[in-house]
Parts: sequence; C-alpha cells; structure tokens
Amino acid sequence: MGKKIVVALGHSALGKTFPEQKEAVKNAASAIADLVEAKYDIVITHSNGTQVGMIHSAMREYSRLEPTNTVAPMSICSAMSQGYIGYDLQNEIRTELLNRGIYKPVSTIITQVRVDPFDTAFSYPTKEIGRYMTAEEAKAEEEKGNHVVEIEGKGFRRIIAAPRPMEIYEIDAIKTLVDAGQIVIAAGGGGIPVLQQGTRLKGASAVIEKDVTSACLAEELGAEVLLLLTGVEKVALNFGTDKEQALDTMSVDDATKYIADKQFNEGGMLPKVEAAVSFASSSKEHKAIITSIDTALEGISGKTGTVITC
Ligand SMILES: Nc1ncnc2c1ncn2[C@@H]1O[C@H](COP(=O)(O)OP(=O)(O)O)[C@@H](O)[C@H]1O
Ligand SMILES: NC(=O)OP(=O)(O)O
Repeated sequence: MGKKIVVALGHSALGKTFPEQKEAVKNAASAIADLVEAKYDIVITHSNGTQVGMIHSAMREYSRLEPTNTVAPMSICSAMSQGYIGYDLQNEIRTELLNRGIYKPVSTIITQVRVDPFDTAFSYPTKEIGRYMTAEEAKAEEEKGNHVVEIEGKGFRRIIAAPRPMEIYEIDAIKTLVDAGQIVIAAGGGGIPVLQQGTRLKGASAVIEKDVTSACLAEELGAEVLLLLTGVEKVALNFGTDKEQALDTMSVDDATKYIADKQFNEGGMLPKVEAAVSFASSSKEHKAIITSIDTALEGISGKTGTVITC
C-alpha cells in the first residue's frame, strides 16, 4: 500500500458551468493520475459552492413550473452536487488512468456529515453559494427570505450557514474502498450536512466548508498528507499588495498568528489555512500542503507549495 493522502479540489478544478466543469476536470484528472503514478492512495474531496447554488435555483424554477413539487431542500441540492461532480471526476480520472495504461476503479460516495443544530453558524450565515447577482437580483433573493452579501467589485452572492463538521457517517465505506486500492471521491462540498434525530439523519439547510471536512477526513483515515489544491502555487502574506510574500513553509504557530492578523480571506484562503493547522497540529507525522492544481505532484514532492507542519 502507498501513502494515504486526501486531495481537496477547489474551484479551479471545477469551473462555474457544465461546459467549464467538463474541461476543468481534465486538468484535475491529470493531477490525480500523476499522484497515482507516484504511488499514493487517494481520497478526493471537492468544492460545490457555485454548483449547489445553481442546483437550488434550478429546482426553485422547476417548482414554479410544477407547483406539486416543493422547492428542493439545500441538503438534497448538496447530494445532487456530489452526484454530478463525482460523475464528471470519476469518469475523467478513469479515462486519464486508462490512457496511461493504469486500471484502477474510481467511485463516488454520497457522504453525510453530522452538524450541531446549535452551531452558531446557523445564526450567522457566511458561506457564499451560487453565481454573482446584480443588486436587483439580490433584492429579489432577499425578498424570498434568503441572505445575500455584496462582494466588492464583483456583485452580490447568496450566503448560507457553514456549520462545523462533527462526524462523517460513511467513513467505514470510504476506508474499505481506499484500503482495497480504489480511488474514492467523498465528502464532496464538505459533505451533506445532517442533524441526527434518533435513528434518522435529517438534512440541514447549510453548506459545510470542504477544506474543514477534508482535514477531518484526513484525520479519520490516518492519512499522512492533506493536499489542498487551489488557484495559487503558494500561500502569501499581504496577498494582492506590493508587499506580497509567498511562503514555502508555515509552522502551526506561524499560521495561527497569521490567521489572527487577518492575513487570509474568509471563504477563500482562510478555511484552507485553518484546515491545514487542524490537521498538522494533531501529529508530527502530518503534513498539509497548499498549492495549485497545476503543481500537485511538485507540491507533494517538496518542490513547491506552502507546507504546514507542527
Ligand atoms: N493570502 C493568500 N495567499 C494566496 N492566495 C490567496 C490569499 N488570499 C486569497 N487568495 C486567493 O484565494 C484563492 C483561494 O480561494 P478559492 O478560490 O475560494 O478556493 P478554492 O480553490 O478552494 O476554490 C487563491 O487562488 C487566491 O486567488
Ligand atoms: N462546500 C465548499 O466549501 O464549497 P466551495 O469551495 O465552492 O466554497
């Protein structure tokens, strides 16, 4: 068996539309195939913010056409996003591996994650979902009872609660498949948030930060590396300013200080650095790496990226 790693794919691996995703997953599949060739055992997680918002809007339009169909709850939209993103990823990874002469099954696990009904996130929504809207569209969205936020220079976006992940229900299935040498796509979009009610799991109206769930998953699987693939090769201090400074390494203590100094933006780099700190601080054997989807192999080989250790 190889080294177990959890690879979290961000927006750059998926794009914003069906055609964009079809193209973007080719690049993601190439990065994953490089890691397979380097003999890693891989569990993949992915973003879903744009997609879950799109599905929710589509289902709302459908319920207008077909009033007997109520609006789909956000948890069902999350499940749909896991299904179709998983489908595109598993298909493209399969093709890329076969083109390299490798046969390795790839499966997607619909994954539910327990959240706490008293999580304060339910009172303070922060998670951006869906496309950017005009001020007029945002007002209409608010009139439907949804929360929106203005993003400077970009427009408005819906926001929803992002509670902390507490427990991954399908962890045994994920472990079994990865131990059997398969590539597993799991906990997509941070997992479907559910509330435990006796023997029942009830979907929650929320979207979990996928980076935070990825750290929990890596922990539960006993992975050695959490590889967070995003749009930049390295994490930077003073990002986007003329004092920008790319970081090769960060200790957990450094990262904690930079978080307190507000160096990382909420919903973007912040959840990645928080996930890296959480994973790296739990064992000296753990390593978190943040790098670009285009430099995944170089990142894990220590040639680039920002490495976070305790
Ligand atoms: N301090 C920072 N260092 C590097 N990149 C940053 C920083 N702050 C914000 N970013 C931007 O945030 C992006 C990551 O956020 P986002 O695209 O939302 O994540 P994801 O790749 O998981 O979808 C990076 O690609 C970069 O453009
Ligand atoms: N669920 C989630 O974290 O998605 P994004 O990465 O698209 O925000």
